Amino acid sequence: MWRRVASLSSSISSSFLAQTASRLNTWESLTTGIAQQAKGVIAPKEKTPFITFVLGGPGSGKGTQCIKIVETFGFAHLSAGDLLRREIASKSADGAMILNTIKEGKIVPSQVTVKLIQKEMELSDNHKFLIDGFPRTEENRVSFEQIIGVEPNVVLFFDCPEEEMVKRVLNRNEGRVDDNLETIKKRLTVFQALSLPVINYYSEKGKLYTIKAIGTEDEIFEQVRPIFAAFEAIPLNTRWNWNISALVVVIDMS
Ligand SMILES: Nc1ncnc2c1ncn2[C@@H]1O[C@H](COP(=O)(O)OP(=O)(O)OP(=O)(O)O)[C@@H](O)[C@H]1O
Ligand SMILES: O=c1ccn([C@@H]2O[C@H](COP(=O)(O)O)[C@@H](O)[C@H]2O)c(=O)[nH]1
Ligand SMILES: [Mg+2]
Repeated sequence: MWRRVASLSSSISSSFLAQTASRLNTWESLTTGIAQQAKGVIAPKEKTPFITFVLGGPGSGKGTQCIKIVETFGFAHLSAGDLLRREIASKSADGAMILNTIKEGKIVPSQVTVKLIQKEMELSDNHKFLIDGFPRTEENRVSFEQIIGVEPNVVLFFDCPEEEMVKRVLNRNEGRVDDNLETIKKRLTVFQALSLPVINYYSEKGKLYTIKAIGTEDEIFEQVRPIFAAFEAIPLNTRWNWNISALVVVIDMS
């Protein structure tokens, strides 16, 4: 349910922008929401979603940079880790399983995480999403595509040396159950084995933007800023498609 933008304003001529624009996919709706929209269960989204996956090892600075992207470009920030921690705090049915998985530095089943992300996307008034810390595995990625029915427009990879990531996590001091040396080592192993293949996948698809995640927070953001500025520069009528899926009439014979 998505199509590639075919033409762009001739006034935008930088090669970077042209390259970026060619990657701009638009969607008519979150696919799974379409039937519900047509049945009037949920209100149709006015604008098509623009999805950025924010990837990188533990402590690479994903959350820190997401705050800056939100402030500057008005995205909604959905941290998969925060959504899972919220489930633990709310003592939901999956809470205990999620807590054990996080303590072990392992990955929560895709279905659980994708459903949490989907719910947040549907509840949001925003159409620009930063999905932070997800997908962490190829199975996560496929599950997102199947359940949500769309692919990301942009994938950011915060590339940070392990030594620096360990130092940052151990200094974070937010009381996280996984911010200890034993769990960090496990998380780094999981990142290498399961998350790097996802990053490689998006690199091959030409959607990956690698950020050198060392230096000050502001210095790092200066690598991030032009990526989103380029998308902002694309004229509105070529950036978003109005959602026409609400015009589809569903005749339910059941
Ligand atoms: N450029 C930087 N230089 C030094 N410290 C940083 C930098 N960016 C972030 N930090 C700090 O490092 C710690 C980890 O950053 P952050 O929480 O943003 O990482 P993360 O990638 O979201 O990690 P996780 O995957 O564990 O959630 C935080 O305490 C943050 O303040
Ligand atoms: O998609 C996800 C995201 C996170 N997890 C688990 O949560 C912790 C913490 O995540 P952060 O992004 O670092 O806050 C992570 O180590 C995983 O155990 C997950 O399973 N799936
Ligand atoms: Mg984080």
